[in-house]
Amino acid sequence: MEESTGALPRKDDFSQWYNEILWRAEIMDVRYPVKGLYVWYPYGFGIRKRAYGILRDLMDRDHEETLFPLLIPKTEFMKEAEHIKGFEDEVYWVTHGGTSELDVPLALRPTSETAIYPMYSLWIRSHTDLPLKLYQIVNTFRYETKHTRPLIRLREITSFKEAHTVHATREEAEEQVEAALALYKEFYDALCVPVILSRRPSWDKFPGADYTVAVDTIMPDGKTLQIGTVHMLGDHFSRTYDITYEDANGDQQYAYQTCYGISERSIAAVISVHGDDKGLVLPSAVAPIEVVIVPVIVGTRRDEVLSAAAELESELKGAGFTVKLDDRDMRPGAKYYHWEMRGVPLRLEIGPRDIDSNTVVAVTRTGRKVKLDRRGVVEGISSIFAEFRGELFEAAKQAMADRITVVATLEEAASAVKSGVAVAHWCGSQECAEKIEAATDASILGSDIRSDLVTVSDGPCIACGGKGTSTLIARTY
Ligand SMILES: Nc1ncnc2c1ncn2[C@@H]1O[C@H](COS(=O)(=O)NC(=O)[C@@H](N)CS)[C@@H](O)[C@H]1O
Ligand SMILES: [Zn+2]
Repeated sequence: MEESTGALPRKDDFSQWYNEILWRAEIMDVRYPVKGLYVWYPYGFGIRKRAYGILRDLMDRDHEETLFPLLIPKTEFMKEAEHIKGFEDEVYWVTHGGTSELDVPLALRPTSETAIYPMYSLWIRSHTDLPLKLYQIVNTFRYETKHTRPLIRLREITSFKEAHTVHATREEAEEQVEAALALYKEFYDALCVPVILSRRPSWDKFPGADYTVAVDTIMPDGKTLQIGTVHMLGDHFSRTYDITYEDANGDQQYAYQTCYGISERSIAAVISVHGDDKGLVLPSAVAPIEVVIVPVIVGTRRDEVLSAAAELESELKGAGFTVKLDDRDMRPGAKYYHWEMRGVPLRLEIGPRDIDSNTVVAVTRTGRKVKLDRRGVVEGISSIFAEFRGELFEAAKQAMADRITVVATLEEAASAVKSGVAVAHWCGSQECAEKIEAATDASILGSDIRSDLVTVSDGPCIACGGKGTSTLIARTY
């Protein structure tokens, strides 16, 4: 790829910074000739690959991975009325096979309930088939009319992890909602991305669901990004798609379901939350290159330094790290710039003095410098990575806490949402929601808040004074 030159915009010019980092750090190429469709550069795909490897490990604890077809017959798609209403403006349709018109138009899946549930109806016969917990990681298609944005709002969602579970009772489905939220929390902890959980207002729930609990993070510009959702489907879809089972008494029962999804917004969150003015900052868990070795070549001992560097590289590779030895013929400073832009968490410098003193200089992406004993270099790096993780997560949590303001009036809410999220008491009425959204030019994001950065309470609704509970108000992506 063309080497980026010139300075990256400052991170506090977030929109510009985000657009530029995507090509300078070789994440996604936005030049593909279809609006809302983008191309992964290999490096960016490496981040996605490692992040989704973590997600798969978490899902595979008690789900099974599978794969359903992309194309959904209109007859199946149109069965769930609320679901259609929610998606009819977003569905892409395939109407021809070659030159002949299809007798039944086929939807490109915007999400896969209407592909999966007719099959669940065939598969599920008895309570012994339950619980059924499957997921797939696929591309989905949504004809988004709002401003499309790489990794944030795509028309082809390339990394859509969707789980679809079936249970004998409502209680078990409710437990699954909690288990899914805990899994998402664990996933984002691994990415050092702090999150706030909240129940979406009824008009923002997933089409066809009883309720939706969302996972949001706060982006550097103060707007929130929904980076995961868990939906309690109740028995709506099982009644529509006839997903029934014979219970222990031999009676037919409708099943209860949940579904929950994460997309490449998870990668947008890692990039946005941790990045700085020099580029990406990647936690080692998702870094395609964890360690870059830069030999410090001075004078006559060039060969000795290069062979010491090569030895170090093979030892670290043998220890399971992803390592890059940068022995290109260029100034060390240019190398530092190149790898800092790509967010490589750790740089090792090795030169003649280090060889003589049997040490290696370790410099973390955030600038902490440590002299490591050459012999214990593997343990040294592992402990640096553990500290680095903590450092990133603490900084991200502090940045989020700084953007959350508890407010008691509409005016305070209106100013708080300019730079972040307001926490205010809302009575739950749509009428007050409209007043609050008009007064703040922001959205009711959710109530039943769960976050170690927010203390929830009851109190007078900031719009009507009636009994209210803590609710998030924010500008959103
Ligand atoms: N156009 C889009 N581009 C990128 N990510 C998206 C887009 N639309 C939704 N997402 C992400 O995908 C997640 C799941 O989408 S969803 O509509 O909320 N839920 C579902 O589709 C359910 N079937 C759960 S799998 C959202 O929380 C959001 O993080
Ligand atoms: Zn009210």
